[in-house]
Amino acid sequence: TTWCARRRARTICLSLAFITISLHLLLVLVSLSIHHLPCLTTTGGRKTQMSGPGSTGPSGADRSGSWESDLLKMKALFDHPLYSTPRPAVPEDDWLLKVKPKVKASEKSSLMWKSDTQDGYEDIQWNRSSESHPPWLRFHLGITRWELYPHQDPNMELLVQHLATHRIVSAVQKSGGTQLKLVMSFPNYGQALFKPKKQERDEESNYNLYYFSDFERHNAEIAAFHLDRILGYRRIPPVVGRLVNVIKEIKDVTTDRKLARTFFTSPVGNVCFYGQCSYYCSTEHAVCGHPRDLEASLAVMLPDLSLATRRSWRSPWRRSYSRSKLASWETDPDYCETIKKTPPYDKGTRLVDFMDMVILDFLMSNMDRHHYETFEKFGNDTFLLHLDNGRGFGRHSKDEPSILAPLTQCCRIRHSTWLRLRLLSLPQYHISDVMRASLSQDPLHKVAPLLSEPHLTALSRRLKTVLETVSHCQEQRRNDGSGQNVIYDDLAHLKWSTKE
Ligand SMILES: Nc1ncnc2c1ncn2[C@@H]1O[C@H](COP(=O)(O)OP(=O)(O)OP(=O)(O)O)[C@@H](O)[C@H]1O
Ligand SMILES: [Mn+2]
Repeated sequence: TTWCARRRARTICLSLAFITISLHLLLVLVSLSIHHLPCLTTTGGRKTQMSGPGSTGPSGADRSGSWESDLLKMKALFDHPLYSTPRPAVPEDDWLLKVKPKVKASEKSSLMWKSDTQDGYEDIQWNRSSESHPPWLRFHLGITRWELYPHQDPNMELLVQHLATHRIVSAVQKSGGTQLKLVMSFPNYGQALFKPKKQERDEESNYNLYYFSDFERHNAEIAAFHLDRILGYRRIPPVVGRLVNVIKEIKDVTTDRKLARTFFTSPVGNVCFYGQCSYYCSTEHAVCGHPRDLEASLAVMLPDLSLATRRSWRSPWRRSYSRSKLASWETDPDYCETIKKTPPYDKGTRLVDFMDMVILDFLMSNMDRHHYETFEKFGNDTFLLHLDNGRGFGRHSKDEPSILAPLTQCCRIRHSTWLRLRLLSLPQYHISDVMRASLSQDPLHKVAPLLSEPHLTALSRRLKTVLETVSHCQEQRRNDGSGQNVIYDDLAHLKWSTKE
């Protein structure tokens, strides 16, 4: 124990030293004149202590960063006024779920939540913030018209921890969709959508495959959740990585006969299964443990459709999903003008909400956003759910400008989004560093970094492209004299100054 104490003391001292050095560095960076910013932002990625054999090393000028300084950047970002804009109280109709104010004693027993950690949820207080609710329920009760969870949500840590560690009591296949996925249940009735690792993290998508034949990536689901939160959207349900035991946590607990029948042992002794689905469910596309451990992403399930129905919207910029046909947005120069006049894009925030999603997709190079969903209850005035991100982060060496076509064609962006993007391009909040820090908190980071350095570098390169696109739009608007604004002002109601 003395050894432990000494070790801990040393760790604390080292951390303090790191923090001091990082703070100094930050100060130096901040004090550098604005003219020097571009050269600081363009230096490439560097190696973290944990980077695997596939990732590339530092490219020359190493920005003396460290894990601690990345974490400080993340903290500074989330403390920035652009993230903690004062939130007015949520009107009753803007909560997704209504809370029953009182429960009669007679009904109480049947409503009790059973916990696997014996500390029970006995005194049910039916309100939104009650600590007696399991974290998944608090997540459901916290969904509003404009976001899935609040900024710096005190419930988040526990929710993610439950998903990552709680016993899996059942696993069944989720029907629909093209690829194998399971719904897993926990002792406190929480549920998560499971997507298995199908390929190595560093594998780049095959250039000869069409995007719609690309495999989904579990790490993309995880990274998308982190990126969405860093962008300040909070429109992706929390996702966490987990090493799942294929036998104990799937085969032994499943009640899904069809799934159970597809388990087998591979020639090298790994346990595999393939399930039943419309495309990639066969022995050739089996998912295999190593020999039993399988990496996967677990996304918290949204409230059941019987409680909160969702509407699915076809993206106006949907790809043709054919090898030979082009979509009309690819050929019609006035495509956006038409969309802008078409409901629901003609009113409210739908068009800029769509642009927010487009920016997220361009940053992670997701070409597969054929549909998006909203909660029916909120009609057209609500945020867009960014579900299904498994096809993001497939390629780091190439960007896909066509994903940005809606922004290029419509030249419209939310003011708050634009300001946050600019923040993320500054060295003290650098998007790649903040992502690296955020992802290092996922349990699977211990196995290998969730995004390799080239992917993190691609983020800042793509961010630059987004900002250049907006600048180009502004220039274009100044010249065409149409009087149309590029920036959609969503900050007018705030008192603090947002001038450049
Ligand atoms: N966290 C979640 N909670 C509840 N439902 C979800 C969640 N994530 C996704 N879904 C639902 O499950 C459906 C299928 O999920 P997803 O799109 O990720 O799978 P997919 O196999 O890629 O489907 P497709 O091939 O149609 O794109 C989605 O359309 C969505 O309605
Ligand atoms: Mn999909």
